[in-house]
Amino acid sequence: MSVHIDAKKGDIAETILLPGDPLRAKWIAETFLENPKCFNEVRNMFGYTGTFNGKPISVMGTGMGVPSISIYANELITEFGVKNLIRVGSAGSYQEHVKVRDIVLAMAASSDSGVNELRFGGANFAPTADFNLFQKAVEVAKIKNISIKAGNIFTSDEFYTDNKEAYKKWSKFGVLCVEMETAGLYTVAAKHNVNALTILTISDSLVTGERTTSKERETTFKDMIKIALELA
Ligand SMILES: O=P(O)(O)O[C@H]1O[C@H](CO)[C@@H](O)[C@H]1O
Ligand SMILES: O=c1cc[nH]c(=O)[nH]1
Repeated sequence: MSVHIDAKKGDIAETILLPGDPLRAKWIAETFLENPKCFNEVRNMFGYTGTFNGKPISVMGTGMGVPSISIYANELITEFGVKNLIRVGSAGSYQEHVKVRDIVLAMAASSDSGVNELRFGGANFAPTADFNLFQKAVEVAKIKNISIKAGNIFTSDEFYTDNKEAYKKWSKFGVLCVEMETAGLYTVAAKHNVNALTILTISDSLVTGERTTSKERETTFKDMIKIALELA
């Protein structure tokens, strides 16, 4: 067991799906996996391993924000040998053409998070998706006839911002949407030479003000899960 994950070596598959919400992890396990077994309840950050089409796969919540996902990603990689970390998250749209319930593959993550500034002493590191996972996700989406968008996203330390117009600075540079973990995940994966990809479903729009409920965010974003499950 590690500090935050109460599992034994071998309990966690090499490929793991990582929603921020532990209840979305439970829903994914119960809805999509065969024989899901719970391997973690520490801090109610539920984690499960089962199979999908006969292949072992795990799913676990990460909590919200770069510090939280960085803790779990570190332990999953260094203590449990996880090789493919696939975030399945919700995000707020920064663009008119990115609509609620659209799916976005995060090619790269710009960020205001202080973590990488600390790590790289003020220089800029560009956290990027693993190319093979990205390419495979594009292929799977095509086969399943699921429409996707892909590009730069924004990882923020803030959910509630003081300046409601600040997002426009990023949308002008083509950034598609905002969430709170990917820059951290891609950086930790790069440090340990493993693979990471973020797949997002747009849960709300900063452009139109439209938004989904917390229950919808927990249990209805199925298409991104269908893509992620094929990446094992
Ligand atoms: O739905 P999840 O995966 O938690 O992702 C998004 O939702 C949370 C904010 O509501 C943040 O964690 C953000 O990144
Ligand atoms: O981090 C997030 C997630 C969804 N919507 C937002 O505005 N921010």
